[in-house]
Amino acid sequence: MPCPCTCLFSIQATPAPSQAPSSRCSKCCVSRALSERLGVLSRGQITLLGQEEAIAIDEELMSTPGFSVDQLMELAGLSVASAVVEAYPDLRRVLILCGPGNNGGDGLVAARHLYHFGYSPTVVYPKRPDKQLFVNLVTQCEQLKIPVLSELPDLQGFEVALDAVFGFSFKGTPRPPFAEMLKAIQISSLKVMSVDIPSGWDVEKGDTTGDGLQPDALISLTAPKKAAAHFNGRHFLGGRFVPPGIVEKYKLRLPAYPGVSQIVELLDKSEL
Ligand SMILES: NC(=O)C1=CN([C@@H]2O[C@H](COP(=O)(O)OP(=O)(O)OC[C@H]3O[C@@H](n4cnc5c(N)ncnc54)[C@H](OP(=O)(O)O)[C@@H]3O)[C@@H](O)[C@H]2O)[C@H](O)CC1
Ligand SMILES: [K+]
Repeated sequence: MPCPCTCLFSIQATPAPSQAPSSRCSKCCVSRALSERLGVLSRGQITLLGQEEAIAIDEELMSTPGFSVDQLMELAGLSVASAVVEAYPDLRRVLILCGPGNNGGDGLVAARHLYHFGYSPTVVYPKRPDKQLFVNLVTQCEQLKIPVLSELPDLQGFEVALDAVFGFSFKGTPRPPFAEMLKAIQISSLKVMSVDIPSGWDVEKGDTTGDGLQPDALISLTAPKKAAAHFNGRHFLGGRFVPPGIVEKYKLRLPAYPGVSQIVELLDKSEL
């Protein structure tokens, strides 16, 4: 049953035993007024971004409101860590696979936040760019004694894999060494959460080659990408930094974030 306010959530049919039945969803009402003021919310279809549009919004965030990539990545990575905690509160041994671009950077930031949330992250980072941002993120992990490896370790020691290999700039089919890494994770028994897009998926069409990961959960950033329409697991949205000017310009329809949360779970598949 949909919530009677303007959010995009459903009311849970069976409330948890500790919760009183409610006529509204438990998530929307605190943030509703704020979201309406920001223009971030209305009932209906959630926007799914194409590859070019996702890249354009990213560039615009950095030019018009003048965000630095470090700022956006910090918030994106915090959202990712929050989604891991929400989806896997009891599975704390997390292997974080980081690719060569900003998706990998989100993974490095998430590793640091997961450490502070009491998790035991390990990072695999085979192809490390020279850019100072990434060098600093690796140093910050190492200062927390988070292992930063160049190759996949024995997967037996882990419960969750966080896929931060490829994001919205991925094209083609995965090349080495990432192709092998993705296959190893896919055949493992680990729970898998993907950051922004399941790695190996076409950003718009989904897993067209069959070489992509099949994650259990996805955390989209800023807005879900078109490929997310083909995803059936738990789906979160993060990246709570989109200002109203960009919402208006790109006619984005996004759900409200509850309270002060960095993430919102997209419960209703039919909205995608
Ligand atoms: N606005 C936001 O929501 C923000 C999102 N963020 C995150 O950034 C990624 C997008 O980051 P970007 O650096 O543009 O791209 P990717 O991380 O997807 O990766 C680019 C690298 O991947 C290599 N690549 C591409 N295709 C392949 C392939 N088939 N096999 C192997 N490697 C591949 C590519 O190498 P090239 O040699 O092809 O150039 C790049 O090195 C977004 O998804 C979010 O997760 C930001 O954190 C902040 C704001
Ligand atoms: K990914």
